[in-house]
Amino acid sequence: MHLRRWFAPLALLLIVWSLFTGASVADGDRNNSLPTDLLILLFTIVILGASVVFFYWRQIRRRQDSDQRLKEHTELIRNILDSQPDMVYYKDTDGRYRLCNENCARFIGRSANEIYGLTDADFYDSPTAALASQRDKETIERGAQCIHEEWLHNADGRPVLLETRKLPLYSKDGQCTGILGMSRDITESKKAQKNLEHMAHHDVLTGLANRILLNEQLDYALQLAKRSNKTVAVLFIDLDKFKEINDSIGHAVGDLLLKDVAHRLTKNLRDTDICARLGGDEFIVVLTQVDDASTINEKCDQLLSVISQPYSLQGHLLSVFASAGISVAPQHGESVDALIRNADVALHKAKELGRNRSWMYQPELSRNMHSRMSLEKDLRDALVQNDFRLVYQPQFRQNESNPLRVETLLRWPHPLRGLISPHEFIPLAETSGLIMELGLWVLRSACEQFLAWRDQGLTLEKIAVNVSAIQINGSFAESVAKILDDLNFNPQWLELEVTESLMMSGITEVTQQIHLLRNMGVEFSIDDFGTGYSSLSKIKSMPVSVLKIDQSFVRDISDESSDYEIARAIIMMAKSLGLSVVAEGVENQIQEDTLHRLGCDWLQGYFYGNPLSGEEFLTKYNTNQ
Ligand SMILES: Nc1nc2c(ncn2[C@@H]2O[C@H](COP(=O)(O)O[C@H]3[C@@H](O)[C@H](n4cnc5c(=O)[nH]c(N)nc54)O[C@@H]3COP(=O)(O)O)[C@@H](O)[C@H]2O)c(=O)[nH]1
Repeated sequence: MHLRRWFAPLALLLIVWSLFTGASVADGDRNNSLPTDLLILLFTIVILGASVVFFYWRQIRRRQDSDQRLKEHTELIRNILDSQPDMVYYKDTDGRYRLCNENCARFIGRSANEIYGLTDADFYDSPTAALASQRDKETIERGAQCIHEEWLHNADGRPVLLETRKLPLYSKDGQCTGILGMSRDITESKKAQKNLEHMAHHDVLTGLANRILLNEQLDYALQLAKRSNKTVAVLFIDLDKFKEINDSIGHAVGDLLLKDVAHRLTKNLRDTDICARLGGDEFIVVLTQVDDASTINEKCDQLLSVISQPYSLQGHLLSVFASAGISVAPQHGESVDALIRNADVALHKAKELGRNRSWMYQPELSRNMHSRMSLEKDLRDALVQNDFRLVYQPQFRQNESNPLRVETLLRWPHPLRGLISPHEFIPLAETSGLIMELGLWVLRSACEQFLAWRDQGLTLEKIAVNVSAIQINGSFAESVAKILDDLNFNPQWLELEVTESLMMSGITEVTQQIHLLRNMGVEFSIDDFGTGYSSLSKIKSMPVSVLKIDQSFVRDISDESSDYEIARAIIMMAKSLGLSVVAEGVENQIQEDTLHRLGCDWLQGYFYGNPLSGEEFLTKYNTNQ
């Protein structure tokens, strides 16, 4: 490189030197100067020629190098553009495409070369092309990047949502030369975003509004109603015994049922009304812009009746009922929370009153609810502080003076309110879930007492313990077995009293648990028999050994009464099925005589003895003392 650079100056130097030396030689030796001059001249011409050739050769090489570099540069830029996931293009100020990458060419359906020099009007319909040109103009006028979303049809005719950024480009002297455009296909991401938004505001199973959307919509409905002096009603709807359907037939059918209920509700509402699912089997319906408040109850009952029409789901014919609590704005609250809370309170009342009905909120319901909540707290404390007590009521075989069986009954001596009836606190323990712990405490304590009596000489055949339906879940048998095992308690000494409706429910889980315990030797009796709706044929298949005639039939048992007929029928049926019968609530001689005549095996009631504490029971009935 260095040699090449010095070659021309050297050649020039050589020419000057040769002219100079040629002149000096001519001065000194004229005879010999001609051939030398010629040589020098020739040499100089050669050198000059070589220099010129070299100069041009160097110029050509330089241009070739720069062309090559330009080519490499252009290729690099094209590669960079083509590697972009977006469509990239450049249009001049007349809207003619001067550059576009492969993605852009593919979208348009022509090669980049074909696109060169064309305008949007050559690819798109006139409104689309006009809009694109208008946006180009706006971008140039604004002198800054503009972003917009646009639907375009790609080369296959598929509509594509593009997010397009347009940017004006300028020459060195500040003249706008055109628009650089970058468009990204956001069809799928927009769809996903919409789905996410929908999911965030809707219940996945039913597609109804969820709590978030309900809050927004109800809030808006309340504002509208306030302005127009109208009423808004909130209906809190809950399916009755949905858990039992779910447990017995399965969650798949349960899901279908919820979907169907949602469909029936929406079909029977106006477009302006709101229907939401809060989860589980809880639905909220909001009747907006109600002119006449007296129509609310009617509408609610119509919805409950629609829900109660039979369902045919996966081959199962189901009847489902629902209860509803109603709150009305502004009387029962002006905020979303207050209205939903009060509708919920009213729903509890509807359920308490026997389900399949609606109930309108009243302020005293909240007061009751508060006292119930405080009692529930006391119940929890009582469990922790071991405040509960057990009492025992004897059961006598006909003509026997010593009890052979005993029923365990729970007592709660409340520190302020005195003795609270199990009729009051057992339902509370059930709804709060405390019954699980409380029930197992009763069972363990009763078994311990039975063993203590035995140790002290009082030998009984069996001890009965009441069990709430809600206690019989999938781990019930295991929990009972553990207690019996811990205490080394013979399962044949234990009888569990369950209600008729539980036995009749046919819930698979319950039947399985009862069978597990029966196989261990635990006996089951049906408590308060006759108050449910057992079909006599069904009794045969029930895993029980004892029927307890409800005390309501014993109370007025006399030869002529219908109660007498019922008691007689129960005893006859039980005998024919090989079951024992216990009559509860026996209070006098007439009742005892009648039951004797009817052949009742076992008798229990105040006539024989009140429920007693464990010690009192031992003192009274231990004949071995
Ligand atoms: N799940 C659980 N339920 C329980 C438990 N302990 C009790 N209970 C249930 O509460 C209901 C009310 O029980 P209680 O107030 O104890 O009343 C029982 C007896 O005291 C009463 N009785 C007994 N003899 C007579 C009588 O001659 N006359 C009369 N009027 N009443 C009498 O009857 C109730 C008998 O209960 P039961 O045999 O179970 O029906 C009651 O439903 C209890 O089952 C518990 O631990 N768990």
